[in-house]
Amino acid sequence: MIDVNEVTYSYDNFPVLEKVSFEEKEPVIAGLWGRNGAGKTTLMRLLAGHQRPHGGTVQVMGLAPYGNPAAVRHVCYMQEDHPFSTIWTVQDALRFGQYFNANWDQVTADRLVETFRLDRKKKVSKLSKGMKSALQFIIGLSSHSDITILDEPTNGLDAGMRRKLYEALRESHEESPRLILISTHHIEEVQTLCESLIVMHKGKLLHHQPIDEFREQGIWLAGERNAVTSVIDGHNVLEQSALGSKKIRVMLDAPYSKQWKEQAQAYGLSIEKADLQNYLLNITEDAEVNV
Ligand SMILES: Nc1ncnc2c1ncn2[C@@H]1O[C@H](COP(=O)(O)OP(=O)(O)OP(=O)(O)O)[C@@H](O)[C@H]1O
Repeated sequence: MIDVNEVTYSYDNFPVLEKVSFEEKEPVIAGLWGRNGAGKTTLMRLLAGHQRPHGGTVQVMGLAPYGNPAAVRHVCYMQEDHPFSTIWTVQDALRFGQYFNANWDQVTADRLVETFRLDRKKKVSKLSKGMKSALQFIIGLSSHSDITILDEPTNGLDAGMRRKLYEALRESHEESPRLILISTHHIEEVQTLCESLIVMHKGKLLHHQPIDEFREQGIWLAGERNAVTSVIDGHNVLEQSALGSKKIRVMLDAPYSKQWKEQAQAYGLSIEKADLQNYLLNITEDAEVNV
């Protein structure tokens, strides 16, 4: 459905994407995670045909999107802070969504306008940040595009609204599977929805894997300093902190596996699964950790 092959992109000769390659062949919900400036927006803009890659190729449904209406009609890209016309009302924005998306689902749009309690007559420029995110999400989800790209869809939404958004996303995807790419900094919240996770770091693709594989990765070990030190010898320590004067706690880049649980037990250590957000922050942390 999308194919990114050896893609490079620079702004003013400064490389922001370097030989990025990955494919999504199935209509899954995929998460796109990376720290600020990792290159996520640039990648999404290339997929949406807003920019042309400087090297390599981007394909959506087998077609290069840049300057290609036949390719772009398969894509709905709801960028963060979409530049709606200042004179548009919510209803005008929904009409814009309907006009530009051949598979538009008005029933979903109407239902979600109720769910998020949007006032159709209100000017988009007068919406709160969260309400504007909700409107963008409604357009993205109702587009029923083969490829829907949602950039930080929960921006400004409170926890209750975020939960409604995730429910709507799950239901809509179950009813009609399509590729939905979600760029997010809140990976803990969306991870149960996603089947695949793309991790960008400094313009490079760090990982692209089924999210189940990430869920198992990253463990916390805690206990006597000497015992911890012997167990972690030769392994990648991602984070550590002292627990009083004799004990330490370390995060390892290792799986929460039977083997590690047995190892921890044998050395009298506690073992816990690290949360995904923390794990991702640590594997994209440049500072060395010394025990
Ligand atoms: N129009 C532009 N001109 C020059 N540099 C740019 C431009 N847009 C982005 N950049 C730079 O490209 C790099 C990647 O930016 P990009 O917006 O793709 O990252 P991102 O992962 O989406 O970041 P964030 O999570 O902060 O939105 C950054 O160093 C950014 O400063």
